[in-house]
Amino acid sequence: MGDSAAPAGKLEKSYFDVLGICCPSEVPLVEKLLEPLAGVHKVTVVVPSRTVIVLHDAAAISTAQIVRALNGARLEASVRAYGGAGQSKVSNKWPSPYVLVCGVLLVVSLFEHFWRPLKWFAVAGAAAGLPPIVLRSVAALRRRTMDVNILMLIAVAGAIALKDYSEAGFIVFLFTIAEWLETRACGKATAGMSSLMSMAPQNAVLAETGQVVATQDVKINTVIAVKAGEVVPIDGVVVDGRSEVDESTLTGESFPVSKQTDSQVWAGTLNIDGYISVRTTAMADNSAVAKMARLVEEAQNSRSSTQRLIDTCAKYYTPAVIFMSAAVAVIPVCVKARNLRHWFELALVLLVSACPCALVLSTPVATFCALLRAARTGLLIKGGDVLESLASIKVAAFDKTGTITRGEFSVEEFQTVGERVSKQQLVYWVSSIESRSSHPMASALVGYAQSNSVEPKSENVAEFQIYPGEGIYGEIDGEGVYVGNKRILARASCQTVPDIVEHMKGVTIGYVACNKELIGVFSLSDSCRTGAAEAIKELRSLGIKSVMLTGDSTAAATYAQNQLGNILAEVHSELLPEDKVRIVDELKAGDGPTLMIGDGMNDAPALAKADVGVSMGVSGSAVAMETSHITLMSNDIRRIPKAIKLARRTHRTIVVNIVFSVTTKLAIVALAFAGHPLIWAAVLADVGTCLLVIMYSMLLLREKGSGKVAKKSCASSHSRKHGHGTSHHCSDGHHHEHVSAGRMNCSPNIPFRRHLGAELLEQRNGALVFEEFS
Ligand SMILES: Nc1ncnc2c1ncn2[C@@H]1O[C@H](COP(=O)(O)OP(=O)(O)OP(=O)(O)O)[C@@H](O)[C@H]1O
Ligand SMILES: [Mg+2]
Ligand SMILES: [Zn+2]
Repeated sequence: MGDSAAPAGKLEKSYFDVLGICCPSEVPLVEKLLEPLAGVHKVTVVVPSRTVIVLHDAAAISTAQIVRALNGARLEASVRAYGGAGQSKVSNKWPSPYVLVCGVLLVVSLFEHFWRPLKWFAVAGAAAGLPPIVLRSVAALRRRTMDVNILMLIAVAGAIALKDYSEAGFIVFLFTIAEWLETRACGKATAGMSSLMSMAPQNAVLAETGQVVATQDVKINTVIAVKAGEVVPIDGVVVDGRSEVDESTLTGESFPVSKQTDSQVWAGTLNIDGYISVRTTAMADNSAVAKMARLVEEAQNSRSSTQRLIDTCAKYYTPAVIFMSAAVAVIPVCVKARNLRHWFELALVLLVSACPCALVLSTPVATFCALLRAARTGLLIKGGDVLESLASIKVAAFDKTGTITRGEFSVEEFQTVGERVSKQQLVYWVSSIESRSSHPMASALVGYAQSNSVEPKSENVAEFQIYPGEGIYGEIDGEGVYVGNKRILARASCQTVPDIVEHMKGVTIGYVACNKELIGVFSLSDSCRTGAAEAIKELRSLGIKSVMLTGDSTAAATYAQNQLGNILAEVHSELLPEDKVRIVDELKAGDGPTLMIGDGMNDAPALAKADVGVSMGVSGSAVAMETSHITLMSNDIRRIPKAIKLARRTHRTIVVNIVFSVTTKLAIVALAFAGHPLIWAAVLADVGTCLLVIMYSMLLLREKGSGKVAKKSCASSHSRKHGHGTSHHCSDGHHHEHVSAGRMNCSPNIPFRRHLGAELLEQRNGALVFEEFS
């Protein structure tokens, strides 16, 4: 690697579509091609989407040079433009001319029984299909790596040496056609990926001038205009206008969310009606949606333990089998055995079987498809290992405020205690200090002040402090004021708790103390999220125990438990952040793998401690997305049981893949040892299992059970069975069922979305029932 030699320039991460990666055995080749280049720091190969991610020094090596290096080995590489992933892959409709000529010549050679010389057509066919294989073999040999191309080349040479010309032709044909089929099959996964990456449009309109500029060039704090029916190009805050936005691309929930001044909007979401101007808060490639797409691909970096095991096995398997094959070819010659041809054929079968591609692919393709599907339903899972732990979860620990409940408090009562301050003043103090806090209670108190025509002034607060699990402190008008729960009273060295508290409405009581004296009390209430009870029930049906961990009072916890119909197995209340960590630890030890769901502030340590930590909502994106293992883009906790089901299904898929790929290989080798060494069958088994493993894994992209394709691609779904079936045409001429609006997969197709916006407007009042995506 060139880190030390290269000048310290700006590191850049570039994405390349590399169609020529057909088999995991080519990964080392790509790595060996790129890693020695000066300026290249890190190379990641994502086999399922045929993507190579290179971290490089832009000053030392350009993307064009990287592409050239890859194409030197005929890997069909190209730079992926921002947002435009894999367009070329989808257009891979026909096999390459090499394959076609090879196939035609092979068919002609089938008539050799009628005219002997026709058998030479098979040789010609083999020769026609060989060039790409030869070129890649040469590239691999130069870098001293063994790859499938070399194995195939030896098999072909062997078959010709045995004068088995049609066999040679078939090997070439099977191998090349399977490669093409694999590319096509993977194309579907890649298309899904690219639809994720190209959700945000490439252009943005500057609000001031009306000028159209590339999204990539828009700086932070630029005001851009988003008209009705357009997709928001970059994350930002609304500065003017109001409208309803469909956020389903991010959250998987297709109902309109209303936006007005100060609302957050996300790139890739659809502005249904109304004009808004948005002040950008991120660069285009740092928008939540771009991060999401990158995370799905980079999830491949964190390989699961199964994957690591398989990769280790494969590392020994290939050389071992090649060695065995050489022995089978050489020893009989040395001992002058009879029937050398038989041994030689056996050696070739072994050689072809040395490629472990189906086994190596069995995990990553399934994982990739599952992660992609999860992302489409608004669940960002950080890696294959997370998916694996998710499948084995036994306990789910829920945070209360903001997770089980909405975290949208309403202030029930607000009273002064004693004569020290007027109510007006108290409200002003509390709301000003709270306006510095991001706790869900804070916004309720700020809102309460505003509705009582008191304007909170956060700039008048000094020495602001947060006491996790207790409350906050701030100095205002020269007085130190504490706001929080009972614990904060101890901190404020204030002993008296009046009995009015007993009679207050609402379940969470807050205290305000100043000068060792209680000066006010207030009470708040919050309601459970719709679907919370349902989610917990569903978890129970999956054999998972649910518990609640809250920093709030026992009364509030009990109240929530009652609202849920006493469905939680355990309720722990009045916890400090470290208590949450301790209980998660106990759950892990007592009940098994533990999942923790929280809104990521006082829950962060517990989220990190749990086997799987789930953070809520896209709004906390930066921090929450990075600390947790899973981010729930919507606030719908019903996605959690769904995610667990998906993880379990993925686990089953992987097991089937592994069993299938191993048994086929074994069967072919056993058959060969039993006296039927069939080279073509070995090739078929190799490439065929690869293909089947890919296709079986792709089923994860579909809806379970119904057999209906969850993702409606451009060419699919002409059926009229969904809802109203308001169908129309996409600009690429394909037919769409409209009701699939939850996921619009005609990827770069903004006109389609525009259309949706218009129709949504017409059918606003519930006439159009969106199909739930998952
Ligand atoms: N900004 C604040 N203003 C008023 N009270 C606060 C504030 N922050 C915390 N508190 C008090 O401290 C308690 C514990 O807070 P913490 O953030 O640990 O838990 P929580 O968010 O209320 O509950 P959960 O753990 O279920 O999310 C709260 O219930 C509240 O009474
Ligand atoms: Mg919380
Ligand atoms: Zn293979």
